[in-house]
Amino acid sequence: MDKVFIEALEIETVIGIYDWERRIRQPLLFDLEMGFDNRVPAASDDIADTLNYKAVSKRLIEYVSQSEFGLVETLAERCAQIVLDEFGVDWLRLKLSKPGAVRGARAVGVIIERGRAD
Ligand SMILES: Nc1nc2c(c(=O)[nH]1)N=C([C@H](O)[C@@H](O)CO)CN2
Repeated sequence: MDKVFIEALEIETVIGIYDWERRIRQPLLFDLEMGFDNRVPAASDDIADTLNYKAVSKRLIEYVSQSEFGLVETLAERCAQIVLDEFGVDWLRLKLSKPGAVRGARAVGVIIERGRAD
């Protein structure tokens, strides 16, 4: 399966379950792998035939920066649904990292895989 990917997209938002976390914005990192048949845009050389990673990134920045969820699980699920519903993607893998949330760990977070049928 071909894929289009976005690596380490950094977005600041309100995220976390503790009182102090509700008062600040924290950086999150998004890694996405999205299933897509890249033979079509490869044949046409037309951006309109692609899964446009810039458009996906802009949409996630818009959504995540305005969100205020407690759990990274909730935010990851909503982002996955946006990409599946709005960009004609049939399958994706999304890693959401919260850097510095746990002392001693570079990052913590979740990895989810979703398809249209899920
Ligand atoms: N599985 C999860 N565990 C934890 C989360 C979370 O969103 N999912 N969140 C926190 C706190 O907000 C933490 O990030 C603050 O350091 C703890 N565990």
